[in-house]
Amino acid sequence: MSEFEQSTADGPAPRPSYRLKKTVALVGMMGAGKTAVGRSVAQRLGVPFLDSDAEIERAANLSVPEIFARDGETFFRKRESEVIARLLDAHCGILSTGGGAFLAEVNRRNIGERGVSVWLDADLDLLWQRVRHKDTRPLLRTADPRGTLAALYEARVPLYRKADLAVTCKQNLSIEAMAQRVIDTLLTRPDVLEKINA
Ligand SMILES: Nc1ncnc2c1ncn2[C@@H]1O[C@H](COP(=O)(O)OP(=O)(O)O)[C@@H](O)[C@H]1O
Ligand SMILES: O=C(O)C1=C[C@@H](OP(=O)(O)O)[C@@H](O)[C@H](O)C1
Ligand SMILES: [Mg+2]
Repeated sequence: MSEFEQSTADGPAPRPSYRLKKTVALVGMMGAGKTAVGRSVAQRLGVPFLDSDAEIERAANLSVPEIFARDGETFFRKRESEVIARLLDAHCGILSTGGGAFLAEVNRRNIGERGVSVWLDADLDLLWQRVRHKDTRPLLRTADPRGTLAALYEARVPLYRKADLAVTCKQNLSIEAMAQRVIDTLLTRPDVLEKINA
């Protein structure tokens, strides 16, 4: 991991700590593991972790489903773009975005200018397995949530492909193993590392 700039902070550290000069944004479908894997990547590297949904919820003092119900998706997307722009300026570390964030051109441009994007690429069956029992994704509150997820998947994959890197999620890979895969993938790309450290 020598390509990441090692922190010079004094004192004993439980694990190596790296200083990123930009943000690594995880993108991809709901259920891909952006929040869980992002947190683990950040822990492994000893860098800050933020999740755009959590930041939106904190600022509104409401959950994502509550924001959708009260103010609608358009309002949520506006907040999401603002939060992502703000975090890209203020935060050097790992940023897990919500599944719809990378669809907006302004978010892709901001992430591209001020960070790098990593697509967690999971197939539809795996995504469905992960989200089917949870009621936290308002877009899936439809008569046919599996069909809705499939339609979102079809529409979104071409946009996720625009990410700087893609890491394939596999059924049998734990959160920890996925996090290591993300780090290993970053390490194989000097051009991306250069961008993070510039
Ligand atoms: N590699 C994995 N192995 C097992 N469970 C996972 C894995 N990645 C994510 N999960 C679980 O799947 C669910 C969705 O993950 P989450 O991180 O919330 O995805 P996202 O933020 O992309 O919507 C959570 O319950 C999480 O703990
Ligand atoms: O796919 C989407 O449009 C959304 C995904 C959710 O985040 P996760 O991808 O972290 O579940 C959250 O931002 C919101 O429910 C909308
Ligand atoms: Mg998430």
